[in-house]
Amino acid sequence: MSVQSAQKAGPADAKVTPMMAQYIEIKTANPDSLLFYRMGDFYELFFEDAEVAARALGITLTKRGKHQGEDIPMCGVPVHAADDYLQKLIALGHRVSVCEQTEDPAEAKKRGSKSVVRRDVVRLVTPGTITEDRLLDAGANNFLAALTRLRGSSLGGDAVYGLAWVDMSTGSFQVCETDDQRLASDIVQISPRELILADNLLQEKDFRQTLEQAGAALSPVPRAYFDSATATDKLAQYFGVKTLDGFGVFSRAELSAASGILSYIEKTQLGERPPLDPPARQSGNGRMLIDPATRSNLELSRTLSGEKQGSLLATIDKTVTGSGSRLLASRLAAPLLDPEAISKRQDAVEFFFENEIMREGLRQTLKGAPDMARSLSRIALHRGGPRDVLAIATGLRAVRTAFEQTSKSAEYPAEIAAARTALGNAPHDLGAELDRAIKEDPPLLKRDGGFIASGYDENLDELRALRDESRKVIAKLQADYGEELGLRSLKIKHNSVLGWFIEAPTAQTEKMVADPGRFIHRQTMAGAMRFTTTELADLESKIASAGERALAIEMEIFDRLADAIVESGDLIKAAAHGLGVLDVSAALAKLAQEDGYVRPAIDGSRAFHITGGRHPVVERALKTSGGDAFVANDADLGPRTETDAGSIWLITGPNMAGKSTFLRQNALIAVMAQMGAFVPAYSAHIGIVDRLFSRVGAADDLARGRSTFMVEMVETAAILNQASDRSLVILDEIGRGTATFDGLSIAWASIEHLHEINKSRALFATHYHELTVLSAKLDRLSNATVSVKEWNGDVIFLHEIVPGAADRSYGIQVAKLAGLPPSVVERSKQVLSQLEEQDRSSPAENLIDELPLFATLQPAQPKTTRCVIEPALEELDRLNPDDMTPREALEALYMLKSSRLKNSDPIKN
Ligand SMILES: Nc1ncnc2c1ncn2[C@@H]1O[C@H](COP(=O)(O)OP(=O)(O)OP(=O)(O)O)[C@@H](O)[C@H]1O
Repeated sequence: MSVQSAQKAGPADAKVTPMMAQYIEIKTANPDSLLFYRMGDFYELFFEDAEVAARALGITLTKRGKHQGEDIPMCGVPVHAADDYLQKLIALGHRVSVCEQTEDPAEAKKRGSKSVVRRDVVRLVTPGTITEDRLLDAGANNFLAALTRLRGSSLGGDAVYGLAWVDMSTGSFQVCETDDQRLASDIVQISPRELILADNLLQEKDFRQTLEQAGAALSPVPRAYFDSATATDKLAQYFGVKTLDGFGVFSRAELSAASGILSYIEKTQLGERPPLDPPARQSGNGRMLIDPATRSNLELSRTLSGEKQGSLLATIDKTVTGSGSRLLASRLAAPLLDPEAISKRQDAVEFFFENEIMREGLRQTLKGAPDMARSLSRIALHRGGPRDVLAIATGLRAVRTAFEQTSKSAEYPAEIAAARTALGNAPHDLGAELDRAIKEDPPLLKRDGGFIASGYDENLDELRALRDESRKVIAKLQADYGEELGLRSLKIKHNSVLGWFIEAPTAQTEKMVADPGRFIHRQTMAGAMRFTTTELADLESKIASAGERALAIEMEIFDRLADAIVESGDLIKAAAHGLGVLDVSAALAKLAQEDGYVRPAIDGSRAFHITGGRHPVVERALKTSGGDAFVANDADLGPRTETDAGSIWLITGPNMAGKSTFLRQNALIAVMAQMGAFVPAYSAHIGIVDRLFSRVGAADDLARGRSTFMVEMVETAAILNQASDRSLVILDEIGRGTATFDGLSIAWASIEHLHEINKSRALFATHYHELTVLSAKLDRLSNATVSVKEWNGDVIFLHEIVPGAADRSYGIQVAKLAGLPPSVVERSKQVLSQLEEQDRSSPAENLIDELPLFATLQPAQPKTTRCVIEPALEELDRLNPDDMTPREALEALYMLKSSRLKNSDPIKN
């Protein structure tokens, strides 16, 4: 049965039970999410929700009662394990409304035996708004992003986009304005878990596809969320300020996106306000542009198969805190373009590179520092528990220690100095108070009590003493009863149903049964009987009331401490960020020291001069597996004269020699350098790279109807259309996905375009040896090859990049190494020698002399032959509107449209 039919029945339906009526009412108000409906110790789901959740969670689908003559499907999850189930549902992109009982069942009963306990949705859990530790990845941000589109742009172009993104678990809040060209790259750089946008935008198919590529859960919301006219007021109100001037200047698109995100947070958090930082404007122009294909091809934060392990991020991440790890990931995702800003980060790394003892001491402290930002956010949202308070206490202790540990040097680089200031300004008095207040191993939930340390509150201590005293009296009572009745096996026990009771084996309860005035029978078990006495009942109520009063005091203290923490929230957040900065700088310094990395020189030139460069991931893998050492290689793509553009290296060489590795390592070195890290090289001088492009081994994108070759060409087109003289381009085996001559021609023309038009610094690896002749005509193109040795007919890879061109690919030798049957290897050799014989007279040899250079070419004007629109026009001519009914006119229009679509464009040749 569908929930819609249940909704249609409505609460007024006579056959609907009062509880079902309540359920339907709440479900109708929350149609876009699975409703977790609290019933005792379970969250129950009904109707379609139950079917969806049972399938997703692999739990049993049962039924409960009937609705309009049909069974109501139901499934449930126990409250204590709800987080695990939530995690699964959220990971699958579902949203969940959590509906709680908002009154005691006893209260409901007072209104009549049939009245239903009041319930209300207290929270909407969505992928982008979770704050629970168990649902979050410690080392990764959990971004909720909002996207808005405005027509007419300050950047030029047709439309302008506003992006806002928030990590509710840490409070970070950023906005930027972007355009059609950058949009996909910007979203992938943010890598949001959930992306909200106006529902009308999501209906545009192409747009939707672009967004789906980014891998975020898409949540459509009403357009009104993004109203830019009221956005300023909305933001000002959220942050309790009169004007936003103090936060900076924002564009209309940015304000609209920021307002959308706040509306969504208010809706999902039902009025609770997470402590967000004021929005910080991220300038798209300040970050290296890495398009989505390049980002995934270079395996920056995930490998092509989606794993973290084996990515650049996993290889270079030596941070020891969650906030450090998140900061490192965000720096890697957005390398900078300003040499000065990069240099500041490098200074901090260099400081810890040189001060090893301080660094290691600090790292030891940081290891014990909990994730204060996330605990703070939970506390502010009233979702925090005693362990979050302990996390703040322990965190502030770490802040104090870190501050003292870094006080041994007189001069600090700016980044470390700023971090130290934040550590120094942390609310240390509050820290000391929390230290005194909270126990070392508190329970998860505050309602369990027992988390306030003894000695902190006199009243609490007294009540606890009373409770403990009573417990001692119970122990004495047990001994007395035992002695009196001669029963050593008599025990006084407690459970939640009976409270305290006396238990003895049935066979020995004769005396108690005989004195029912004193020993009141409560329960008969298999082999045992349970009793109580007035004495015991009195004691029990004393214990209970002391316990209850103690718990009430603990709750009060908790609320007071929580308020104090939230009040100092900004200082705590700043200190947590300070720890993160120290962690990242220390971690990158440690990495540099252990793996022999160097500080690159970065400036505004077009240099790209690397000596002894290595691939950080391959080098680490070789080291770990105990294989051969990685062979370091140089690259120099800088201009030959100061005014010149950068150079292109055309790399030919055998299969398996290390061409792809060399290409990628140089791209990775550029990324690492501009994120402010040291790089795997003996020395590096890099002129800022504005955009990084790569075309390396693509896979089919069948979901979007693109073959391997099509993907390759789409990526190549993007590069040739967008790369500038400040970009770095790496192209690996362009054209290999089609027939040899087509591929060779495309590769040939692409190199010429890169050299003459884009003027980018570029590395181009190819098996088309014919291309090496281009160096004679293109003055900034040099040939390089990877050296190998031949020994007894086999090939030995030296992995050394040297000037010059390869004469052959040694493909057959590599195939032999791969275990191709000997007969196939032999036959291949015969075929090869035949082909080589014919190739000597190949026309490709002479191409260089016969073809004019690219720049001198005018693009051929497409000639239009008979336009296929013509039949449609003829058809149109035959129609006489005056003779047609409106219906016939509409049909004719459909017919014309379909013939237009079938032959969509004029044929060009
Ligand atoms: N500089 C190096 N030092 C040590 N080993 C290397 C080096 N470069 C590459 N290798 C090893 O050689 C293997 C092959 O390298 P790579 O894939 O870069 O070759 P390729 O020339 O691009 O091959 P193909 O043309 O077949 O695609 C790598 O997996 C790596 O283990």
